[in-house]
Amino acid sequence: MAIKYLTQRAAQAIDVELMSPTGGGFSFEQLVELAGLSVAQAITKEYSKESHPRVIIFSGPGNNGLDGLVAARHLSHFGYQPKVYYPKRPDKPVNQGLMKQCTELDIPFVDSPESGLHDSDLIVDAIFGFSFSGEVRQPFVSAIQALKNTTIPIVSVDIPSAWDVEKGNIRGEGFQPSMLVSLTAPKEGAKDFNGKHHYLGGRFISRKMEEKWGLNLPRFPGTDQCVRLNTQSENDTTSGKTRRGLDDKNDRMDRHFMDNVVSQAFS
Ligand SMILES: NC(=O)C1=CN([C@@H]2O[C@H](COP(=O)(O)OP(=O)(O)OC[C@H]3O[C@@H](n4cnc5c(N)ncnc54)[C@H](O)[C@@H]3O)[C@@H](O)[C@H]2O)[C@@H](O)CC1
Ligand SMILES: [K+]
Repeated sequence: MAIKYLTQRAAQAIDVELMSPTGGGFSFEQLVELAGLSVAQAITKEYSKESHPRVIIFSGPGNNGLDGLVAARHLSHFGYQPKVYYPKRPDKPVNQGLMKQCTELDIPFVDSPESGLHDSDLIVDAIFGFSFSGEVRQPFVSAIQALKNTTIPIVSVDIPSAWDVEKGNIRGEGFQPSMLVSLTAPKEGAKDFNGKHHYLGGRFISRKMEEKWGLNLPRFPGTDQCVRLNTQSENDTTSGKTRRGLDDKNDRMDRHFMDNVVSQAFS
């Protein structure tokens, strides 16, 4: 069975269930920590600190941005030289705490996308995740534009920012990252991902939840926090629209089942 690609609603419902005392029992901080750690570890698999030492993290206003801050901290501990562009900083303890942790490690916070990209070998796109919708609003318009213009490899966290979470890279107007680290399970929009490296991170789903949601996740190897989902050759033969076409029939069959599960989760 193929891995499940999630609708926006299903992704949000699974997130709620993970943090429910009667569901997964996780705290929000635990999930962010594990998600960010998995992103940092996935990066080490494809971009070494020798070949890509200088990493700029673009962090957005929500939890996708927090994953980016956690990844920055781990990358620093792993021997990379991260810096962070974080233009919108909610005044909450978790945001303040993660910023302080980065500052303690001498991770610089830069004040524009351009200064972030200057002298960088790799970009982590942690601007928007599965709650993104509509047209991009400031102050992120210039950050998204910078990602469209750059030739530096981009690692997107959960979904490439500003892509439609379900419809993906509409009209090919978004940027195409080199690497995607999907969290929990890929989102439907990720079917338009044509980059070299697709990983799954966020090793916090129990077998019980996996079966309930029909996720069909691959097994994470050993102590790894991430697992590779595809290879370049698989991309070449089943990329983009072709993969969408192959999956459409399964999607239609699954959607009815998924809608029922989501309704129960929210009721
Ligand atoms: N269960 C999971 O899979 C987990 C997911 N996590 C992360 O959490 C993310 C989802 O976090 P959130 O629900 O906080 O949402 P996001 O991080 O996707 O973004 C929400 C923020 O973006 C803003 N926003 C939305 N659309 C916008 C637009 N068009 N222009 C400008 N700003 C816009 C919203 O106002 C809000 O501040 C996931 O994608 C993932 O990265 C992890 O942190 C924890 C566990
Ligand atoms: K993202």
